[in-house]
Amino acid sequence: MAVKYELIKTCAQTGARLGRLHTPHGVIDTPTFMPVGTQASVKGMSPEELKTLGAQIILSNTYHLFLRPGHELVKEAGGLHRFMNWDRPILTDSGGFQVFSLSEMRKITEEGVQFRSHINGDKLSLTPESATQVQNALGADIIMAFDECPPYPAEYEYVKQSTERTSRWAERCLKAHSRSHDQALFGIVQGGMHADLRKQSALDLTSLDFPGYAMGGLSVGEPKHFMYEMLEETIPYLPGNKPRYLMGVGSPDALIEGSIRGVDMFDCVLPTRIARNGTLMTSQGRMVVRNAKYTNDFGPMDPECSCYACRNYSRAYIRHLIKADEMFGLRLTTIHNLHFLVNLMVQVREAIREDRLGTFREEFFEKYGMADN
Ligand SMILES: Cc1ccc(CCc2c3nc[nH]c3cc3c(=O)[nH]c(N)nc23)cc1
Repeated sequence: MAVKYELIKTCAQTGARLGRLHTPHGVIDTPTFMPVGTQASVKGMSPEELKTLGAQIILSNTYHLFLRPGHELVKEAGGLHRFMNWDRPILTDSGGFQVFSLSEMRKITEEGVQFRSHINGDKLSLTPESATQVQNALGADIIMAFDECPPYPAEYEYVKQSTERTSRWAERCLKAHSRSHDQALFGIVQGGMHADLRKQSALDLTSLDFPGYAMGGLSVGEPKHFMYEMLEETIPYLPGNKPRYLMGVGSPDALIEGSIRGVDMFDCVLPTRIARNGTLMTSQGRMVVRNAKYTNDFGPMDPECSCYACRNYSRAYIRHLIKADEMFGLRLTTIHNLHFLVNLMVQVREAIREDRLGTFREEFFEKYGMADN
């Protein structure tokens, strides 16, 4: 059974939607936050811990797995689900974005992208066809079209040329996508910070009838209000019966603001990345648990949190572990941050069900503080 989006209801107070995304490896309640597992592992987390904290889908990366261990090895292992022992849905990104954020010496042409591996300097290339074939081999339930995420800021003319090329690449991905698997190929809308290019990109991609659409080219350093404006300029041109995925967005405020504007899927490295330097997302806003003021604090990281870390360990203990460079410390902060965002989306879905997401937004921002989190 392929990927199918079921719209359950729209929030009466906002444009948010409650839905369920059916995939060959299970169902995802939307709006959803998807933990990032770039190299076939959500750093420091076991599949059992991810299930316990409520993760319904995780992300992995074509670029990284193509370079190491290679998609043929993953295929030989039985595919990504078998390789990492994760039997729920997986989504893989197509690799274009990571080439530009990670590799040296890269060259982009109509054909695709040539680059050097950031691991060993090997000269490599990815094209719409090869990126699609790699993802077919990895076996994720949802795979992404090969696109270029224009840098920010960028000249209008550059964004226009790049976006038009991404639309041509999307068509090539569709042609290359092997239908033998039940994988769903999502298109990625580009267009930079320009409403006219966003509209054109959405029209180009929806004419190709993908089972789902991502909005790329955002969360690349632009002011947040630009991102929200581009959502408002794009979403009206996307079909209501297909899921919308806002790539690279995961701060608590952005998850709420994106849901209000009709986004169904989010991902971000933020919760796992800041956890590794001892920064926590709590109901009272951000907290740096390695701070000296927590030395003798024997309370939980977040008194309102029910995660394994907050139920069993104190701020003083976790601060000690991080200062002592004990691995367990970063596992506990990661468990907490992932639980925080997964749980935030549980509350967002509850608020949509009860037509009060606008009210929830006010209450959450009041408590969380609107620092740029
Ligand atoms: C494992 C994994 C990590 C990261 C991602 C999303 C990575 C990501 C962006 N992150 C922030 N902004 C982003 C924009 C784009 C984009 O325009 N296109 C693509 N393909 N990915 C993006 C997906 C999967």
